[in-house]
Amino acid sequence: MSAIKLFPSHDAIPFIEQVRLQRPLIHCITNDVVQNFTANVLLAIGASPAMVVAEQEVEDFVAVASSLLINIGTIDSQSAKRMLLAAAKAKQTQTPWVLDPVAVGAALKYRTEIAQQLLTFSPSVIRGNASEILALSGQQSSSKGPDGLDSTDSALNAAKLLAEKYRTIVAITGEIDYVTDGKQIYSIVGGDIALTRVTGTGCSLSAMVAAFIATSKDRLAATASACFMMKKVGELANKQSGLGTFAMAIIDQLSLFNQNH
Ligand SMILES: Nc1ncnc2c1ncn2[C@@H]1O[C@H](COP(=O)(O)OP(=O)(O)OP(=O)(O)O)[C@@H](O)[C@H]1O
Ligand SMILES: Cc1ncsc1CCO
Ligand SMILES: [Mg+2]
Repeated sequence: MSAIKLFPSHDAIPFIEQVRLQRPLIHCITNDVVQNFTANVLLAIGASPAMVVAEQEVEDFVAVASSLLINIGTIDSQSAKRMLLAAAKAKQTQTPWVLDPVAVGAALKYRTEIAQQLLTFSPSVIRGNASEILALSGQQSSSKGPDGLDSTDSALNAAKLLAEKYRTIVAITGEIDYVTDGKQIYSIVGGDIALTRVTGTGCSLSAMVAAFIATSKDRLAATASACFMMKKVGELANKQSGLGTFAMAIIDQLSLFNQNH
């Protein structure tokens, strides 16, 4: 068992700065619930979002984008087709890409099958909650929908196996986040339970990971940095005025983020 290393928060700063400096173009094929929030999160960290989804356009756009996000949250047969086309193209053009396997598991067999097909196109990073990572690696999970019900500790072994099998990086989020390449494991602690009470924090974190890996070759630390940033803004964002304000405050805090954090 590899040792778990607490990700040093100051290590995140150069990654955060690189995104602001390079303004990477992030091709997002994401779910219908979180389109606007995800675009605003990417703009707030200094990246440039583009929700390009036409079957006729996705391959061309993968070739010019800095990185790609595929999130299967509201998948149907048409969107599955564009996801598979985009992932195949990303593999061919070596465009870094992130898979967010929303709600995979025994209850939802269609998306679980498509997610398995997407895995064959070598995602650079897989980011999911513990239930999704357990299910993706073929293990039993407790969840029947997008909200995770398992602890990230219980999914750590599954994450390592997935990372090794697909030569990728796996980020599992929850009370403690873990990021692993199958050998090294970073943990990221903190955050706030309120992050689970507004929709799209995990989905937009996956988009942030796409932005961070677009601007650095050190994908393990880049992914951990994105996880750190989301947990930190969850701590800083105002929770006193209710959850609607909290969602907006996440975007405020991302845009105001500075190295004193
Ligand atoms: N119990 C918790 N305490 C603190 N932070 C948490 C907790 N659970 C999740 N988080 C944080 O919330 C963010 C989203 O993670 P989560 O695992 O809820 O994603 P998700 O289930 O994919 O979300 P969604 O599908 O709604 O976008 C991450 O930054 C994670 O660290
Ligand atoms: C609520 C919901 N349903 C499908 S995707 C999604 C967004 C959070 O994952
Ligand atoms: Mg999710």
